[in-house]
Parts: sequence; C-alpha cells; structure tokens
Amino acid sequence: MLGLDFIRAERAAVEKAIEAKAVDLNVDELLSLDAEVRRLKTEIEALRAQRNTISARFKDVAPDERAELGRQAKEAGARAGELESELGEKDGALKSLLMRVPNIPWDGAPIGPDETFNTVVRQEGVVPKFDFEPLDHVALIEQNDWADLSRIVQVSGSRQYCLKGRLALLETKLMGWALERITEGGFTPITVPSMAREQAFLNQGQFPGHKEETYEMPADEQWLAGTAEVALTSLHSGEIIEGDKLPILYAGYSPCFRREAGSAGKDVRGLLRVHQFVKVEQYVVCDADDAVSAGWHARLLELAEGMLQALEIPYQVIETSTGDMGLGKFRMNDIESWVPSLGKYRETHSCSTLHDWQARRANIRYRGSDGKVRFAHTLNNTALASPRILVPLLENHQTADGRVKLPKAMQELIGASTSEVRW
Ligand SMILES: Nc1ncnc2c1ncn2[C@@H]1O[C@H](COS(=O)(=O)NC(=O)[C@@H](N)CO)[C@@H](O)[C@H]1O
Repeated sequence: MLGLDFIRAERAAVEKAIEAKAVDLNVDELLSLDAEVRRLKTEIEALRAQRNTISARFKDVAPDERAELGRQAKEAGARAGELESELGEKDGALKSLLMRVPNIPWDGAPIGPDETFNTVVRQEGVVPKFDFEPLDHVALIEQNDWADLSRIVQVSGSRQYCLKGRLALLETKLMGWALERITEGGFTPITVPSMAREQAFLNQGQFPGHKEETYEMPADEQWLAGTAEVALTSLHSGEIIEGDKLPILYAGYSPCFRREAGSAGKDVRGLLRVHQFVKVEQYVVCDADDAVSAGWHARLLELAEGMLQALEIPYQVIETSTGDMGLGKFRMNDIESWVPSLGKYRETHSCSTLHDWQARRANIRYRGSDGKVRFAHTLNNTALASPRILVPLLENHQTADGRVKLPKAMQELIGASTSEVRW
C-alpha cells in the first residue's frame, strides 16, 4: 500500500507503476473517492460543531425558543448520521482500491508484462557435462526408491509426494542446515504456523489479488499460507518498535501450501511444483531508508547464494521485470538453479525489497533516533525450499550408475562415510 499523501503528490509515478506492472486500477477513481471522503468528513465535522453550538446556547435562550433550537440540533444530527453512512461506504471503497495500488518499481527493473522480460544479472558455477545420458530427478528417485510419487496420488491427489529413506532424512537435514546458516548470519530462527487469518494475507500482499491460489478453511475463518512471509509480516503488526531494536531479522521455518491454481499443466512431473512443501525464509524489518534496504537486499542474496555454492549447484541471478515482480515489490531478484534434465535454469529463490508497502498494510512502525514514528521497511528472500531444491541437487550430482555423489557440505550433513551416497 502507498500513502494517500504520496499518491496525491506523485500521481504520475503511481500511474507509471500501474502501467509497468499491468495493474487494473484507475487513479482518477481512487483520487475522486479520496476527495469525496475528505469532503464528507469536513461536512460531518461542521454539522457536529453546529449541533454542539446549538446545544451550548440551549441554557441561555428563552423557553419558547428551545423547541426550535432542539429541532435544528436534531436536524443537524440526522444529517450527520446520513453523511456518516455514506462516508463509511466511500471509505470502504477507497480502502479496497488502496490495497491494489502497486509499489513503485526501482528504475533498474526491466519494463515488461511478464517473466520473458527478466534479465540475467550473473551466472555462477559450472554447468556439469555428463559423459553419460543423465537421468531426471524422477528417474533417479524411482531407481533408488527415494520417494513415492504414485501411490500417494490416491491418498492426496496430484502434486503431492512422499520422500523416503535417506532423501526424507536429507530434506529434514537440509532445512536444519539452512536454518543454522541463516542463524549464523545473525537471524533469529523462528518456526511459524501456516494457518493465518485473512488480515495477515492482506498485510503481506497475497490478498486481495491471489485468493484463488490459497487454501481456505472457512469453518475456522483461516487460510493456509504458501510462505512464512505471511506470518512474519504480521508478527509485529500494530506495534511501534523502538528504533534500536531494528533490524528485526527472522529465519522463518514453515510448511507451505499452494493451490497452484494458475499452473495447470506446468511442472506436473516430480517435485518442482507441489501443493505442500517446506521452506526456510529470510525476513527483515529495517529502517525506512532506501540505502539500508538495498544493503539488506544484497545480504539476503549473498546468504542464499552462499548455500547454493555450498551445495555446488550452478545458478543465475535474475533481475525481475516490472510485470513479473508483483504488486508490492520495489525490486525482486530471483535465483534460478541449473536443472540438467530440462537444460535450463529454474527458480529456486526469490529475493524482494518492498520498502514500506507491506509495513503500511500491516501497520508496522518504529520510532527513529529523531523521535519520529515512521512505517518500517520489510524484505524477504528464500533461504531454502524443499523439495524443489532437491531437483537440481540430485540431478547435478548424479553419477553414471544412477547414484548421487553429494557435495562435501551434504556429506558432512548426512554423515556419509563415503562420497558415494547410495540408498
Ligand atoms: N508449488 C511449489 N512447489 C515447490 N516449491 C515451491 C512452490 N512454490 C514456491 N516454491 C519454492 O519457494 C520459493 C519461494 O517462493 S516465492 O513465491 O517465489 N517467494 C516467496 O515465497 C518469498 N516469501 C521468498 O521465499 C520458490 O523460489 C520455490 O523454490
């Protein structure tokens, strides 16, 4: 959400962002509602003042004038009541439009309606050259009985999986490893629920635009989050944080649930795109200072890249286009990991700077060293998400006999006596 004062003063920039992010929103409609709301508030205040003035005069006038005064006071009150219900209506309409106002993207973002306009910032690691026909992760899993991808369909439907044997152990260890690495980076490890109320999704930005992507539990008026970002954005909602307590740094672990309603037919094979997965999330609440935010953006990327380097997975950092970054982002860099069986890089991390767009929605404020209270800035990035990360991990490190030679960091993790891990 952007402040109304900003939208009024920087209308052209807001309209440019609306166009660049291909958002269906009319600033004229929003600003005329804003003017209506302000006019109504002024009129209601005037009527209240009028009624108070009349009531104050009551004791001083002759008894035969009191009836008339009483009528005028009653009339002013009734008129104020009518206007208040109109104000409620118009203020509600204004607020729902404000929830759809996009953040202003940074001027280095490629302008374009979708991911085809994303650009590659840099590539790291060497794409493996196999001297044998490499298998994809599904074949590797089936050959080594590392997961059940078929029986489970009758239990839970499509886009579900069970990891088995040491791949099941590896996933849990990977999550612990990611949590520890981010904790070493100065972040507080925190496990958060995936269940949350509607307001948490409005605060984070998933709502109102992406309800159809989200599992609902109507009997409990709760929804299932697709990322720990939802809970972490609202954890400090409504607070005024003392400035010296910033930055708040969370390494959030949670199960993640996504309907993938818009992904029919995409990544239907294997572990790339499933309804339930686990993720360690990096989350920052910091000073409302663009340079401080930019510093944390770089740090979040560095922490994620460090893990991909330790996993010896080749990757590329992507500059996300205005149309692909989503409503609330000022800047978004995806990290894409090399998937040999696809012969291309696939997104495994997403790093975002939102400035105060989320903090305004969640009402997260802080008292700066100057004593002024401001909305904070928030950022988030994936630390590690599984099972998607298993796809490049297994495929890049496979050997000719369908085994996996895990990188050193993983061998230590699973206590493998040899570098050949065979289940
Ligand atoms: N349906 C899915 N199945 C498996 N992994 C997924 C799925 N959706 C997202 N992910 C993983 O979760 C990562 C983060 O998802 S994201 O929507 O891009 N971004 C976020 O959730 C942010 N909070 C940063 O983590 C993705 O890069 C991907 O690795």
